[in-house]
Amino acid sequence: MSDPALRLTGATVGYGDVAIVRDASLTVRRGEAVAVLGSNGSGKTTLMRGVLGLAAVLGGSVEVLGAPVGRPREHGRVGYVPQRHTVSGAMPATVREVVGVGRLPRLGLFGRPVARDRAAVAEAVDAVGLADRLDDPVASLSGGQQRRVLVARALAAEPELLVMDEPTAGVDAASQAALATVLARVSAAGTTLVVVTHETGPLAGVLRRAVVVDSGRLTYDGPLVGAGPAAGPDCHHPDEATAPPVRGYRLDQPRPAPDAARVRDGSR
Ligand SMILES: Nc1ncnc2c1ncn2[C@@H]1O[C@H](COP(=O)(O)OP(=O)(O)OP(=O)(O)O)[C@@H](O)[C@H]1O
Repeated sequence: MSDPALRLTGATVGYGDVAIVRDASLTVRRGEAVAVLGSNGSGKTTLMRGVLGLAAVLGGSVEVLGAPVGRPREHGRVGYVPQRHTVSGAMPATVREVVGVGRLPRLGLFGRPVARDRAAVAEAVDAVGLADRLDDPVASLSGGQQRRVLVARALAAEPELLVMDEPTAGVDAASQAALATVLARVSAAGTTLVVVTHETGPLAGVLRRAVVVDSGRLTYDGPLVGAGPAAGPDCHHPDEATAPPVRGYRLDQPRPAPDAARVRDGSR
């Protein structure tokens, strides 16, 4: 069996020597599509940054695609769409050029793009519905379209694991729908998706599993069923007493994260 896409074992992640996420254990198999949920400041981004080698792993271990964190990304195997980013307005680059940057880790001998690389860039732009804007300056696109460019930039490397932080936040309905279609296609092709979000509604049908982060602890790991405010109350949680309500999603048949189990046992 192949290595999981992600394996965190008792991982503590933070900045400097300050721990933000503590004792997180989580395995994401290849091809899974996982939502990372939780309230503001709970540690979702920090958890993802730990997975990407951008925050310090202060304890335990983090393995990505079978290797200690930090290694696979160099080869374009892990894609990342960071939070709240649009492309700098001062950047004179075209859509093709920005997305082309995402392909750089995959370039072969002498770092020169070949036909396959150019095709991968065009396919990624097409996938996010911006084929007709390929040679437009990115600065001329809307904020939502710019976020789609950043998704395309991540897709251009044909990553095995795609980590996205709030990809639908502040994005118009048309861009959200386009993004959901892209992610469904990418997921069906076998790419592992880990998506930090406050709202699973736009990505309903793509994300099947939820992990909840609460005050730096993983407090839920289980199915994500249905989505959007119409799906029911804020949150059906395995442990309502310790879990924050997070609007707009519904969790069923919970399988508490190991950490949550310890909270209930009183072993901590
Ligand atoms: N670079 C940093 N250095 C030190 N502390 C940080 C840094 N980035 C975030 N933090 C702290 O880590 C905690 C968790 O932040 P994080 O961004 O991981 O939360 P989040 O769950 O992603 O929040 P949101 O939903 O608002 O994006 C916060 O208290 C924040 O102040």
